[in-house]
Amino acid sequence: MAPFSGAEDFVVGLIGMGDMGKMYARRLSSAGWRIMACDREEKYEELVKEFGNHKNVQILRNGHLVSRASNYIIYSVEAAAIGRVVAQYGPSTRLGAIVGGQTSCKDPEIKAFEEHLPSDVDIVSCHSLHGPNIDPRGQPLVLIKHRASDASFTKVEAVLRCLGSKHVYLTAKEHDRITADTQAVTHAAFLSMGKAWHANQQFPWEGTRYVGGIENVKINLMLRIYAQKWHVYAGLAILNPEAHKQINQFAKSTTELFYLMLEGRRDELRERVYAAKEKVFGREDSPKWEGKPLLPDGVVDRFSLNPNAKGSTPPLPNNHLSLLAMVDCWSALGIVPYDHMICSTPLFRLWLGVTEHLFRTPGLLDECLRVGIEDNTFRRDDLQFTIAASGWAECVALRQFETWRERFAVTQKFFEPRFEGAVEIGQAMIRAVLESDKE
Ligand SMILES: NC(=O)C1=CN([C@@H]2O[C@H](COP(=O)(O)OP(=O)(O)OC[C@H]3O[C@@H](n4cnc5c(N)ncnc54)[C@H](OP(=O)(O)O)[C@@H]3O)[C@@H](O)[C@H]2O)C=CC1
Ligand SMILES: O=C(O)C(=O)Cc1ccc(O)cc1
Repeated sequence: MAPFSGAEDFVVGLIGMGDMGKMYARRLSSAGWRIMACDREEKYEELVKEFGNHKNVQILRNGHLVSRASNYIIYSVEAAAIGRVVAQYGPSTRLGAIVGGQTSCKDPEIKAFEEHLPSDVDIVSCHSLHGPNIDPRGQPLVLIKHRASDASFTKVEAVLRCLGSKHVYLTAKEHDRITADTQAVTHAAFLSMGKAWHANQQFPWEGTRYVGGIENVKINLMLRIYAQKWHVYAGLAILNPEAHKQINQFAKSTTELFYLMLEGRRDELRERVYAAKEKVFGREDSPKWEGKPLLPDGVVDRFSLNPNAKGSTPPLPNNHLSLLAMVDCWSALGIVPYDHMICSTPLFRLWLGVTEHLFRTPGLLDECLRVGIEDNTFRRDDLQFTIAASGWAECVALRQFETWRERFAVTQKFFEPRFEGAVEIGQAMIRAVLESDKE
């Protein structure tokens, strides 16, 4: 049934039928909205086959046809392609239509709309802050009323309400600043872990050094990222003007903390990490974290990729350079991650969850600092992690898409034989954490 009277005449256009475009097509059409969608012309037949039996979905050959026929058009293409694609189809937009985009970074998207859309077209953009395989219900959905009447904005909200997400109202600039914190720098950490393990030719879950809940989160989320399409992560790092500073600071924090560890400067390391802790997490008597931990005790412990890992095996003490560097980075940039929860992805919440766990569990932080100074067990991996973090930062600063892709692809290839099964465990871990959020 149509969501309200008149919905039969209102057409939602989707340009780009990749993972996100398809997810929108399925959910919106199931809620009764009429969809006209396309991808590249060469995928027409394949899409017709896939969506042939979907009520309310009509596949068209290209974005001109979608633009001419639709009242509200959502571009769901690669962030780096948005300028080119909007330049191509934007001028065909139906008179008085509403146009938006789903790209992860709004600066190039809005510039493309301003440059190529006719002036009678309203602009309302959106961004679902989760991957295509996550249930959108309860997840943040950013809405950006960039150039639109109240009526157009209300219409977009009415269409997207069927996703069941939490609507978050931001400007394009606010969106890019916040997602630089929540996404770009978080991904930089996991991308660097993958490169470090790859450089040392290890699948970390197969050894005995990476055991326990924190390590499960590191490993599962690293694999999750490397199992995805490179352009999603490259786009939101390289094209987001707000992200460069943060990725650079993450590399700087990693390098400086690693130097302190290597040089055995115990007091300086402790002072620096505790100062960062206070800035990010507040003082002992007025903490910024909630009474209840973000990540309930034990919830991630069972999601190990190692079938022989026993829940009772105690984790090997680790200096957790990546987590210390994250907090140092937030502190240096004056970021309070809790302020961004309205605009957070599941991945960010998990990352903040393990970080918080490390900093609020009595004794754990001090153990990290001790290991960082005294113990060589993780030195090789930490060295490679530091090199990787700097490598990603340089690549982003120089806007090197091709180098970024190659860096990603070679490590993706290393882990690829292990994706099967592993991605499902990571997915189950995220689901368990999302469930525990609701309790
Ligand atoms: N994946 C995720 O977790 C999320 C992604 N996003 C954002 O959503 C957008 C889409 O991502 P996602 O769906 O994952 O990526 P996909 O690569 O799966 O989908 C993008 C699709 O757009 C197609 N495309 C490119 N040019 C055109 C064109 N001229 N006309 C029609 N279609 C075209 C691509 O074809 P081809 O592959 O041949 O280039 C591809 O099929 C990105 O900007 C991403 O940043 C937002 C939230 C989450
Ligand atoms: O949760 C994450 O950070 C993800 O990796 C999935 C993702 C990727 C791109 C987006 O724009 C939003 C979500």
